[in-house]
This record gives sequence, structure tokens and C-alpha cells, in this order.
Amino acid sequence: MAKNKMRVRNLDFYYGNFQALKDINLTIKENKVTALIGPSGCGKSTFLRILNRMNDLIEGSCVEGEILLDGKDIYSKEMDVVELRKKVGMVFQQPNPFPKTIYDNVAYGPRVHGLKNKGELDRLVEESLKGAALWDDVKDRLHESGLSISGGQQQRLCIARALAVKPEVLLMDEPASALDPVATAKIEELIDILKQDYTIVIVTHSMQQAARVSDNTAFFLMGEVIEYDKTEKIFENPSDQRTEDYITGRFG
Ligand SMILES: Nc1ncnc2c1ncn2[C@@H]1O[C@H](COP(=O)(O)OP(=O)(O)OP(=O)(O)O)[C@@H](O)[C@H]1O
Repeated sequence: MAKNKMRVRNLDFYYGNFQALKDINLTIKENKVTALIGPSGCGKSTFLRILNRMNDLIEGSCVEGEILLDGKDIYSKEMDVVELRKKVGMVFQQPNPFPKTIYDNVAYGPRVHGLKNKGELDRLVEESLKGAALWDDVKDRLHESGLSISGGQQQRLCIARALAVKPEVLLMDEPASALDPVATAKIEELIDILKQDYTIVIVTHSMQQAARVSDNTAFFLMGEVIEYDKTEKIFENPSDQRTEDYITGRFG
């Protein structure tokens, strides 16, 4: 039985007066891939961002309920948000390397957290690029711009940048939707490898992708989780008619 890595209880979320998430309860299992699916605007990205408090800066937003990481409430006063984001990293839809060298992109996080030793940084950059299956592509051009490589490579660079601070959970918001099929397949293969060491939560618009990469799937609809179960169950024998309608393409 996989351990619970994150646990969400009775979560409500508001943008001002608009309630974007309603009474969400779900558990994210360690070293598994959890996919969030559902039609546009149903709250998937909002939910993902709550998991590392990326929504904190949105004026007028309000979180109610409990979100636990290893049993600790991430919204409690004692929680250090910088430490939280180190543990719970994020990769976005559009590859967004910094306009810096490949090396400096990966070294950025560790440097912010105080690592100065060149030998250690070199090792960490190599290890992170290997972890993101990018080392062989870029090992001879570490001092070229992170923007000089292909879109798929840029996305793997962003994954390497996230891995460099040694996170425990990786949040991915449609990480392959801006990529071609070959680059997408590489990201999917990588996700399969990364889950040995990390807990992954991925938002995807592609049901095929959710079916291919995830262990568990949550179906969101209008701010609610309609069904959350093992991925095979969701796709082969969903319990709720609305899930079935969505996965068979009857709406959304
Ligand atoms: N900053 C914001 N302020 C106000 N409302 C917002 C904000 N961000 C999102 N919303 C609203 O919250 C709801 C959920 O949005 P969210 O982006 O989480 O959905 P989603 O399922 O990720 O959609 P998509 O698949 O299109 O990215 C939508 O109705 C959206 O318009």
C-alpha cells in the first residue's frame, strides 16, 4: 500500500465571491502519478496551485479546509512557504526557462537556497539534468542559453530546474500541451521514471495521456471532484454517469 503524501480535506476555495472549488476530499499517494482531468474551467489548475500555495498572492482569494503534506497543514502559521515550495515543485504548461545559460537555469534554485560550492553545484546540475533525461542532449553546451534548445528540451530543462532543489512532490500543469508528439512521448516516459523518486500530480487535457501516465485519476466538474479512483477504474468502469459522459466524449 502506497503511503499518503498529501491529504486534502473539506477544501473550499474562493476567488472573491466566486467559489472555484467545493468540498474537495482526496489523498495523493507517494510515488504515484495522480492525474486531474475535467473540462476547461472546472478548477484543475486552481487545485494544483493550492498544493504549493501558488494562489496565496491572488488578491481576494480564500482557502478553507485542510491540506496536509506528510501530515502537516501547509496553510498553518508555522509553515514556511519557501520550504514548502522547495518540497513541492512546479512545472508549467509553457516551457519557461530563464534567459540564462542551461547551467544557470538548473543552478538557480540551489544558489537561492545558499549553495555556493562550485564542485557541488556542478554535481547537482549534472544529476538534475540526468534526472530530467536531458544531460546527453546538452552536456557540451551547458553555457549556451536555455532558450537556444527545442521546446521539448526546454520543458525538460524546467523539470531539471525543479529537480535541482530536491523536491518530494512535483506539480505539473499540462506539461506537454505545448509540445509535439515526439517531445510529449519523452515527457511521458520521463514521468514514468520520475515517479520512482517523486510524487507527481499532473493536470492534463488529454485523457489518453492521463490513462497512459497516471495511477490514480480525479475527475473535476464545476469545482467538484465527481470521482477519484484508480485510473483503470475511471477509464474502464466509472461509477458516476458524469465521469462516463466525459471520458466517452459526450461533453467537455
Ligand atoms: N485569478 C482568478 N481570478 C478569478 N477567477 C479565476 C482566476 N483563475 C481562475 N479563475 C476561475 O476559476 C475557475 C477554475 O479555473 P481553473 O483555471 O482552475 O480551471 P481549469 O480546470 O484548470 O481550466 P483549464 O483546463 O481551462 O486550464 C474558472 O471559472 C476560472 O474562470
